[in-house]
Amino acid sequence: MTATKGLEGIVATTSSISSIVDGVLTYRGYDIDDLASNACFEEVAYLLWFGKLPNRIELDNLKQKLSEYAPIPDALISQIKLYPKKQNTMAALRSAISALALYDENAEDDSQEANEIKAVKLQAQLPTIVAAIARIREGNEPVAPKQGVSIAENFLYMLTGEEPSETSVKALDQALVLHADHELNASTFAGRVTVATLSDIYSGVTSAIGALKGPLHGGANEAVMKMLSEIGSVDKLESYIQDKLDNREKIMGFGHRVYKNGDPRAKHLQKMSLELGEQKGNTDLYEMSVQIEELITSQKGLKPNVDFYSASVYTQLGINRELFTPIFAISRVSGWTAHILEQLSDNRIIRPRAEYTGPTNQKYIPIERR
Ligand SMILES: CC(=O)SCCNC(=O)CCNC(=O)[C@H](O)C(C)(C)COP(=O)(O)OP(=O)(O)OC[C@H]1O[C@@H](n2cnc3c(N)ncnc32)[C@H](O)[C@@H]1OP(=O)(O)O
Ligand SMILES: O=C([O-])CC(=O)C(=O)O
Repeated sequence: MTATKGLEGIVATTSSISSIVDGVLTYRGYDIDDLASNACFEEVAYLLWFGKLPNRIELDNLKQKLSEYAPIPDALISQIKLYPKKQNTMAALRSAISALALYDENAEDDSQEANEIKAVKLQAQLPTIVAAIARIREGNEPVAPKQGVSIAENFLYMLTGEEPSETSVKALDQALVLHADHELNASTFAGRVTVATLSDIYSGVTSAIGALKGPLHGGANEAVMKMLSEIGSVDKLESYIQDKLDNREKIMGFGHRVYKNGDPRAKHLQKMSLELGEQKGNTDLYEMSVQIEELITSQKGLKPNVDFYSASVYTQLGINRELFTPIFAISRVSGWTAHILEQLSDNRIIRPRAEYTGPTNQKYIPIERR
């Protein structure tokens, strides 16, 4: 038995949800470029869950369900108010989603029908929870979700209590489409491993949130913004990046386990970052990002991943850094739950082996002789 570090190149399951072949990302066979330009996030969530694009009636029904399920229990809001305000937002989200299960009387119903409803509920409630966490951290009361609007619009509205601009809603909606699923990434794998023990869907999503939080995965978008803030201005950029490279530190938002010639989602976020900057009359963040990309690509041959330009996009939407990874979760919960449903439809416990490298032939020594 020989271990492969990080399971690189190991095919661990079959899946018909999303694929990455020769650098092209598809959801259920639809190219991400096509979906990013044409589909709204709710259509994409339907596609991931049910395997086909919805017709008008199916989409309207889904949107209605998402609106209906969006409010969260008052008891959960009270609990969130007790969380320490300065702790990591993903840690708060992880705790809140775990607690949410306690308020769902069907949490332990493992029928496919019940799990499909729970997938839609989780998708509907996760944005409300993130917005509530954000408001409570700032000392504000949560804003109740609006009925009959998209997830992107509702989330921006719940953050501030004000109507978001059409441009902001469109940009966030597109970002949600781009982040919705990504084959067997670490958080999706974590979710699948959890439910493969026949644990419940809330446990699967809680595991996935824990995995997404890390800076080598979804947490990289916050780390990118931290880097941009530390750099501060274009004139300091080159020495900052050079120092990091000289110290063999990783530059967040670059590199990818699967894409070696670039992440197909990054160009959409880059374009969005420029457009938002131009609309605001300040493209500084975009310019800095482009220069970092030029440096890293020329020196290390690494390309930006989905997390790199999303940092400047969210900042230009007026969103605080600590909400970037939770926004990733707002989108990715569609993919996580689609994978969980797929795992449960043809389940076998996931239990690989480890190559043992520890000592052998040890003999027990009584404690007084150690
Ligand atoms: C949504 C997402 O999860 S996208 C990924 C988000 N994560 C990041 O942006 C964090 C920065 N990037 C990384 O840490 C990595 O590229 C990962 C985690 C994405 C992929 O990791 P792996 O597939 O294990 O790549 P690996 O670490 O083997 O990289 C190969 C080489 O490139 C280097 N490298 C990879 N990424 C970077 C980076 N961002 N900055 C500097 N060097 C890097 C590695 O140090 C390694 O060099 P070496 O061969 O001299 O040791
Ligand atoms: O696939 C991965 O390893 C990480 C990633 O890009 C994602 O989850 O979107």
